[in-house]
Amino acid sequence: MVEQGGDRVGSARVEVPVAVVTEPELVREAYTVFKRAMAGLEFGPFDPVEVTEPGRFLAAYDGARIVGSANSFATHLTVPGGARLPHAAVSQVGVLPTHRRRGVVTALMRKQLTDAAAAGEPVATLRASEGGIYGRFGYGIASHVRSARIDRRKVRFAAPGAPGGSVRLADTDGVAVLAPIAARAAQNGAVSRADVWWRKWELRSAEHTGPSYLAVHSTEGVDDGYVTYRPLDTAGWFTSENKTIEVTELVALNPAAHQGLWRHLLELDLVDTVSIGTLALDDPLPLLFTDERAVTLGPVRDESWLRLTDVPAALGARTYGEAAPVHLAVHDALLPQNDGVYRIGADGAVRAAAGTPAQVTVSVSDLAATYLGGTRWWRLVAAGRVQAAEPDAVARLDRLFAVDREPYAGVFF
Ligand SMILES: CC(=O)SCCNC(=O)CCNC(=O)[C@H](O)C(C)(C)COP(=O)(O)OP(=O)(O)OC[C@H]1O[C@@H](n2cnc3c(N)ncnc32)[C@H](O)[C@@H]1OP(=O)(O)O
Repeated sequence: MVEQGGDRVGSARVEVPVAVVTEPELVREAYTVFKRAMAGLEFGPFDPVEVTEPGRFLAAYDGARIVGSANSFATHLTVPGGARLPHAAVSQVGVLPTHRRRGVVTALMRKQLTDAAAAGEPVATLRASEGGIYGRFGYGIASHVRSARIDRRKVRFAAPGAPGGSVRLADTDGVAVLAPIAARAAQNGAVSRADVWWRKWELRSAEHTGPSYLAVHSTEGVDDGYVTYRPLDTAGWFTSENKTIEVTELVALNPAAHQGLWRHLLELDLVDTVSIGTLALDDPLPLLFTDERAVTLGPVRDESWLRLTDVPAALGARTYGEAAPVHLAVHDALLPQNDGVYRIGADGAVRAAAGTPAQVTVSVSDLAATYLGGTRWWRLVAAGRVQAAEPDAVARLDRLFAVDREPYAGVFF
């Protein structure tokens, strides 16, 4: 069914019809719109129908023509305390260059977020192409990451040996080995992977012509981590002074797997540098070495943009630290059913009775930034983004929302 959006074009309002596309030809058309919108992003030659979950691809229309796209995948997000919430992994958002700034993406976001809330997905996350797009739709940055380069010449391990377990070369193993390991990743902020995500992984791997490697760590016969990696600039490899291995992904379910896989990488003969694009902010990698300067960390950048589509369900699903309760007023212009005052305490979060006064007031996007514990409340207050009637309530919120580990999804979709 095509719904009329009624979103804005400059100062005028226009109708932007939006519909779920299920027919293969329409899915392909919507995907082509996304590709055109992204201008320079590389896409494989695969059929988008193969990597799309039925019933989740949205298209915006101008007459009979698709001019905007927004897709998502049914997955789970791990939140503080360990609950795995049904989650929309949002992707492939794009509008044709001829149809920008007419409210097309606004209409798509409105329908996507409304549908997610109605379908029992209280959270959605995405990776943003630009920082200025998604705040207005209630998304906030919930996790950050950074890259790292390790100079092998400086590497001396601080611990005398690997803590146990073994690493095997598994270059020809595929999804059947990797997917069960990745599925057990349960850190704060972890996002599970849809079957179509793995299908895309297979198609992309098949497309890659250069060398690429896979090593799997196991402890007492149970696989508990893997790393995929490739050499860079192989044309001059034999004579290069800086032979570099790029880690495309490292999943470690425990410290033994983390140490074992990094030892495997850093004990590769020939290699001068090992680089990785995405690390959790508190990844213990630098502490593996007697000289922390063996690791050069890259700048911090945003990872998960989070939207709480159902604020009471999302707040009620995570756990909280010890502090006296706070009454928090939440404002959500796009999904006004989330508006209200919530009582947040060590025993959980519930909507307060109408008329309850709030000690702190927050937008739904700034609430999203704090939800996984990646952004402290005092910083939002200091930046003038959150209003506090009682300064002590802010300190209490920081204790309530505190987490042991920095949030980290570790997956791109
Ligand atoms: C998860 C992912 O897929 S990330 C990939 C996102 N896609 C891209 O980056 C592809 C290239 N860009 C595009 O396709 C489009 O420009 C989009 C999707 C970013 C925006 O689509 P549009 O239909 O033009 O947005 P729409 O007209 O609904 O704009 C809504 C508001 O956002 C603002 N806005 C739109 N794009 C941007 C932007 N890139 N940066 C800052 N503000 C923006 C508009 O000015 C408007 O503001 P207003 O309400 O104050 O007037």
